[in-house]
Amino acid sequence: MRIALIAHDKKKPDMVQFAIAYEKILAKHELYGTGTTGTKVMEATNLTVKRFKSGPLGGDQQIGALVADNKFDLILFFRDPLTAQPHEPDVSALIRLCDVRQVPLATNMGTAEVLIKGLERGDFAWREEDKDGFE
Ligand SMILES: O=C(CO)COP(=O)(O)O
Repeated sequence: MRIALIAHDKKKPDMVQFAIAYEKILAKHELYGTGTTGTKVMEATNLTVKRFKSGPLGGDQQIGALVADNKFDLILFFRDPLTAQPHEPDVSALIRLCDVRQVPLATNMGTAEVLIKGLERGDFAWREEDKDGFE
């Protein structure tokens, strides 16, 4: 499955902890991320994360464009609800596109834990039939 990892600055420690805790599961999948989040996850684990631009520089939009083409199976986006983001429109657009394409999306660690356990259990098998490949 193709998974995107994204975290706002104050949630990056949560994302790193999550990646460490679920490294064995995540390692079985194709990982992508926004620039800084992807770098921090790679520094803390043995995972390989293909990185897009940093969120404020367009990374959310790059991932959103691929969601629009139904290329992602799961988006783990640890948002900071208490800090204004200069690129808030990009954040909202990405979340909206997940809803347009019915792509599973976690915006906090609690939901991410449920989804990653479901992923491991095989609950995402329907995505294999539904998604489109990267060209
Ligand atoms: O800003 C972000 C998501 O909106 C995350 O971007 P970085 O991972 O580059 O910090």
